[in-house]
Amino acid sequence: MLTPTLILALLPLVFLYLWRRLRYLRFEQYASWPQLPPSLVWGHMKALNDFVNRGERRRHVDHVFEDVKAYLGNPPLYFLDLRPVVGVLGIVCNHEIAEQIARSTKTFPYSMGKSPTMKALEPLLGPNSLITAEGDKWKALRKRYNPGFAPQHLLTLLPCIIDKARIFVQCLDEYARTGEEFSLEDRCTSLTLDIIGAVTMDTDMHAQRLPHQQSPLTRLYRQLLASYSRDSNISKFRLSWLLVPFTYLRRKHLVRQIDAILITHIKAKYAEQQQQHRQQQTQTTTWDRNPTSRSVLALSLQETDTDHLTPEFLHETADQLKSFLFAGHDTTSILLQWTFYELSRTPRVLQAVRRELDTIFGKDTSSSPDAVAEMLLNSGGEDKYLSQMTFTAAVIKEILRLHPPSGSARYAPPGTGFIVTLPDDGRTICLDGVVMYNCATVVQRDEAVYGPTREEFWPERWLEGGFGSCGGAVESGGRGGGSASPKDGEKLKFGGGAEQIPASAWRPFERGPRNCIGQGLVYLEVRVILACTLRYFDFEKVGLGAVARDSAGEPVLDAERGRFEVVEELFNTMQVTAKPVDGMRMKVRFASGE
Ligand code: HEM
Repeated sequence: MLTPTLILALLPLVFLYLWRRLRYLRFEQYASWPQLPPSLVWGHMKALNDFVNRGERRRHVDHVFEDVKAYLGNPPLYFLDLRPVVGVLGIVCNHEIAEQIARSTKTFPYSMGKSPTMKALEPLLGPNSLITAEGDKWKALRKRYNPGFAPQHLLTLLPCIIDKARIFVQCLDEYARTGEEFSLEDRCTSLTLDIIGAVTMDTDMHAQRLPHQQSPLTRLYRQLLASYSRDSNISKFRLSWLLVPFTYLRRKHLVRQIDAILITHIKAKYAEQQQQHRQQQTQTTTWDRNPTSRSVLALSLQETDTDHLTPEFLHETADQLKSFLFAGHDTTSILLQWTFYELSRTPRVLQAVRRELDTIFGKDTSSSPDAVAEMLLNSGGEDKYLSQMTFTAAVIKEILRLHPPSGSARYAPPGTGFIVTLPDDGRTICLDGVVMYNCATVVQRDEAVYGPTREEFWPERWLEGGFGSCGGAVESGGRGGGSASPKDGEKLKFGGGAEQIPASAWRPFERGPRNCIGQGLVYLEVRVILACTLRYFDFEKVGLGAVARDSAGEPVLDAERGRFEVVEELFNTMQVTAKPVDGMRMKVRFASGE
């Protein structure tokens, strides 16, 4: 038995050990990484909080990371010690390092694993999600769903996308008639939810209807999403802790109800499929196991060999449906919102897009979204119109560069030996045990790649000589928008064209084996929606980000940048993804057609 005297004698030794251990963790363990000055007690938590306080507290943490990067002299990556609250983080600011993390390696053939911090999203995605799965399980899931996103198959979704886009246009029509202010986030999110519901599980979410007419799934799902808006904002860091138990229980309750609806839906689709099977057996001898629907649900059901659905299958499939619902609606909605906003601020680009649409669809369709929709519908299963929208595609690409909805957090466990080479001096760094954040916002605004226009909305940068060079779905070559492209002098001022931008410096969909499966769908739906709306409506931001006006009420144009000045800059906040802080308050008018 240790006597009290002995314990007292040992205490200083214990303290000495703990103090030395803490010193090692704070000051020595990651000493070779660029970092803010660490504190023995706080690590980098206090220093990071000081950066948060230097600007608008509601801004997305990516912008805080950008400020830290500038303060540290623009290193390619830096270290943040947020132990014990978050852990140790590596913020990746350079595309060459981001690429080393996201690509396939000998140790990680499907690229470095996802970060344990993704666990926070489990209520939204479920424990079996394709988004968080690893190894062979992930490989099998990705193989299962790839056919649903093959380019030729995506074109078969055109009628459905157009159908939903028409409802969107009707809503905007109503707002243009009444002059009422509205949340564009609400409209775009409802539209993309409708589309992803149809694509994922062949169902109509009725998300664009009035709340009481929406499907129960839509209403519950929205409540689940709303529960994240309360606690993921860094500015509400303190008080939100008090709500954690309540939020946790509420989410659990919502998830149970959502799962129950999804499982009923899966069973109904299965019964429908079995019925078709029986009918086909009476007519022919072979069962068509390759039905035309390639929704996530249909592709999942193709995997079942048994004559009943096991509970494991039902839960796993419900998780995939939730994952696709989440990944496929919010991100695309954010892309649409920023596109409408940036175009409303930048008349030179808006005019160029409208000219391109006039050329492709005919000037006579400029005041008729229906006529455009009909042309797209009758294009014979080819994207003969959409593939010509090269300048519009450059606009989409530029919006995704400036306002990427998400980044990618990865992790190599201690002892893996995951080494990256720093691009500036060829030094190597071991990343084991550090959560690596490939921060698309920072990487895609790197001055070393994008020059002095890194913060500018300048879609023309993607025009020069070949869209294919930067990956993604914008692969058709050629120039669009004619007069929107800069003259030679301007090219110098605004940096070079697409051929000077390394492919890995544009990564809104991440790259490597775990890149976004839905990027082809994104380009398809966004081009359809823009084709049906951009010549028909003029958008006007209200509140934050509104255009500045002179004493005569005319918008003030910054002639050098070709865009309107604003009273106060609009910014993204964090609500799981990065989205405009105010729900994108807008007014809309019918375009004058000039
Ligand atoms: C503008 C729209 C979109 C953006 C910016 C985007 C971005 C991303 C990013 C960055 C990742 C990698 C995430 C990570 O590494 O943790 C990802 C993965 C994924 N995305 Fe998207 N996404 C978009 C739209 C979509 C759509 C429409 C769908 C579904 C139809 C979708 C489904 C997925 C799935 C299932 C994954 C996981 C893929 C895997 O791990 O194999 N996304 N997305």
